[in-house]
Amino acid sequence: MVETPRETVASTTLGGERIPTVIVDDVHVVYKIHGRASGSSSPVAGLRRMLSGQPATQVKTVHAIKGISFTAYRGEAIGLIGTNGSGKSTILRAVAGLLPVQQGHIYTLGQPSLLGVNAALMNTLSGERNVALGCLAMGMSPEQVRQLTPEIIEFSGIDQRGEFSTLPMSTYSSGMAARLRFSIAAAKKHDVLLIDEALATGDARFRKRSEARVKQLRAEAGTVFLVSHSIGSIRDTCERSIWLEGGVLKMDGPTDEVVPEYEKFVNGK
Ligand SMILES: Nc1ncnc2c1ncn2[C@@H]1O[C@H](COP(=O)(O)OP(=O)(O)OP(=O)(O)O)[C@@H](O)[C@H]1O
Repeated sequence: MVETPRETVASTTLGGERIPTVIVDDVHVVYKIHGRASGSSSPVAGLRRMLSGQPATQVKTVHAIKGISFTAYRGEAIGLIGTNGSGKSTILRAVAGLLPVQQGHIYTLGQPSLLGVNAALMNTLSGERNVALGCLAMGMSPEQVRQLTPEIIEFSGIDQRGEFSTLPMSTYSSGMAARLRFSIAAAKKHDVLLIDEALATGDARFRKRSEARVKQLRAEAGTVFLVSHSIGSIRDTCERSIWLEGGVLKMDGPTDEVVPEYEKFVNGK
């Protein structure tokens, strides 16, 4: 895949000790949903509410992450698994710094990159222009961008059925857009790369290429988090897995041990 101007391969240990890249310490994340207070929406009812001191809006809360702790180390690829709504995407967004934590702390070495979000793609611009924008946003020089653009486009495979790289991204299927986002983000070495379901998009051939790229990123001593419902992808890519259920950490350990327990849970055994 894309060969970036990479620094020399960083070591995964320092003085014999593993290097922590992400520390999640008793983290709670609570979503607040603002909605209109129940009751009539008529002006008279509104006036009555005002006079009686009742608020016009109500805040509902969802306690999505309930006291999760773990440490990730350099060189690890960690799968995040759990049933729908268990909190996988939420913890990933919190680690990326995109969601505030209600309680607890998250410490990271370097700036974690959540795949797709950091690339800041624009629908009205062509794939090529978006590659340039994404790469510049990740800190590459214009010269590096020029060098890497053809390789990123080729890796994404968006030109397999026509010259899509010259067309606006609004003409892409969601799978094509996801592949381009993955290709841009994966062109750079990241200290901490967070991938949410990205490998599940695209065809089998692209999935294979992207899995190989995740392995390469890990070998380059970054830390990779992968959220996926595809247990196959998790098994192939991650040697460690964290299983969340109802916002709580159920199990954290080698994928070979965590996945069978998760499968038993899902299959109701
Ligand atoms: N923007 C939001 N506002 C309010 N609640 C939210 C929001 N996003 C997620 N939630 C709630 O937080 C909880 C965790 O959701 P999250 O998306 O992190 O789960 P997930 O494990 O990634 O789910 P899935 O596997 O379905 O993608 C769920 O109860 C969900 O309804």
